[in-house]
Amino acid sequence: MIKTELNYGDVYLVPKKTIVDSRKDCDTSVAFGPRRFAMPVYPSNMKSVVNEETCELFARQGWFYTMHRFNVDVVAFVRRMQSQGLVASISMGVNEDSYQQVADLKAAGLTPEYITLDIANAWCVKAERMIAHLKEAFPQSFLIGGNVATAEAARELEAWGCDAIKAGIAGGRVCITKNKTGFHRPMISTVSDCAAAVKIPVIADGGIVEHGDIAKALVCGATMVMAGSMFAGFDESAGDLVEIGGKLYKEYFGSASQFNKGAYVNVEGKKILVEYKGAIGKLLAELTEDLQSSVSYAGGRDLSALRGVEMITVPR
Ligand SMILES: NC(=O)C1=CN([C@@H]2O[C@H](COP(=O)(O)OP(=O)(O)OC[C@H]3O[C@@H](n4cnc5c(N)ncnc54)[C@H](OP(=O)(O)O)[C@@H]3O)[C@@H](O)[C@H]2O)C=CC1
Ligand SMILES: Nc1nc2c(ncn2[C@@H]2O[C@H](COP(=O)(O)O)[C@@H](O)[C@H]2O)c(=O)[nH]1
Repeated sequence: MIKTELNYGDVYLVPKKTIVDSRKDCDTSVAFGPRRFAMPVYPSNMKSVVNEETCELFARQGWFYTMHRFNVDVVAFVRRMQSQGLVASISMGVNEDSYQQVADLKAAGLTPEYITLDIANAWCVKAERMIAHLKEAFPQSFLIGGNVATAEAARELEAWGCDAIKAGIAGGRVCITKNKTGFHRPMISTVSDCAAAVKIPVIADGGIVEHGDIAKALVCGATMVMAGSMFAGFDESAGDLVEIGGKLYKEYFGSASQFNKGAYVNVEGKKILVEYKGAIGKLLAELTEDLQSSVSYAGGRDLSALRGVEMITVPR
C-alpha cells in the first residue's frame, strides 16, 4: 500500500474565536535554546541567502539566524558578533575542514551560542561522529542537527545529543534531490512525524511558499521555520543582483549546486533568479503582521495557540 502524504499547499487551518481586540496584541516571540527571538522563522544558512551583514541585521532585530558554512572564517565571525553583544550562530559540516574550525574556535577560546550541523541527510555515521565531537568540544552550545525527514531519524539525532533537529529533505525551491535521487517527503508529513517523535524543538526547513505556511508548520509541531527563497530577493539577501531586459533579479542557488560547490560533482541543487523586492524590512514587518493574524484566528494571544488548531485537507 502506498501512503499519501501532505505538503503545505494541501492543508488549511480551521479558525477559532478571536479573543484579542487587535492583531497587534498577539505575541509572535519564541523561546529557542538559551534565548528568545522576535519571530519563529529565519533565513536558510545558504551562501546565496545570508552573509555576515545579513546575520548581523537579523541578530540586531532580535530574529534568529544561522551563518552558512562555506568558506567562512568562523573565529572572526563569532568574535565579530560576540564583541557587539550579538548572538553567535554558525554552521558546521562533517569533513576535515569542520574539525579544523572546531579546533580553531577552541584555540581562540570562543564558544558560539548556536551551532548547526548542516548536511543533506544527517541520519548518517559521519554526522553521528561530528555531533559527538561538537558536544564534547562545546557542551554549552545549543546544537541543531539536520536535516532529517522521519520519526526514526529524528529520534536518533535526539539520542546522539542534538538540542534541536532540522526537518525537511528535498522540499526546497532550488532542490533537485528528488529529481536526481527519487527521495523526498512533503513538509506537513515530515514536520508532524518528526515533532511527534522527539521532545527537543523541531525546525521545519524548506518549502515555504506562502506566509501562512509558517503557521501551518507551527501547527504541525515545529518550534522554528527556516526559509530560503522567501528571504532571497532583497537588498540584504546575499545573492548577486542581476538585470535582464530592464528587470532586476537576485540570484538564489542551492548549497549543493554547481555554483556553490565550484564543480559539477554530486550536484543536488540549481540556481534560479528571484524577483528583486528592495529592502527586507517590509517583508519582516509583513511576516510579523501575518503571524499575529494567524495567532488571532487560532483563538489565542501567543504562538502556543497554534498547537491546538485543527488542520483539514480540501479535495482539489
Ligand atoms: N535539505 C535538503 O534537502 C538538502 C540540502 N542540501 C544542502 O547542500 C549542502 C551540501 O550537502 P551535503 O551533500 O550533505 O554535504 P557535503 O557536500 O558537504 O558532504 C558532506 C560529506 O558527506 C558525504 N556525503 C554526502 N552525502 C552523502 C551520501 N548520500 N552518502 C554518503 N556520504 C555522503 C560527502 O562525501 P561524498 O561527496 O564523497 O559523497 C562529504 O564528505 C548542505 O548545505 C545541505 O544542507 C543538499 C541536498 C539536500
Ligand atoms: N536539495 C537541496 N536542498 C537544498 C539545497 N540548498 C539548500 N537546500 C535546502 O532548501 C532549503 C530552502 O528551501 P526554500 O524552499 O525555502 O527555498 C534550505 O534551507 C535547505 O534545507 C540544495 O542544493 N539542494
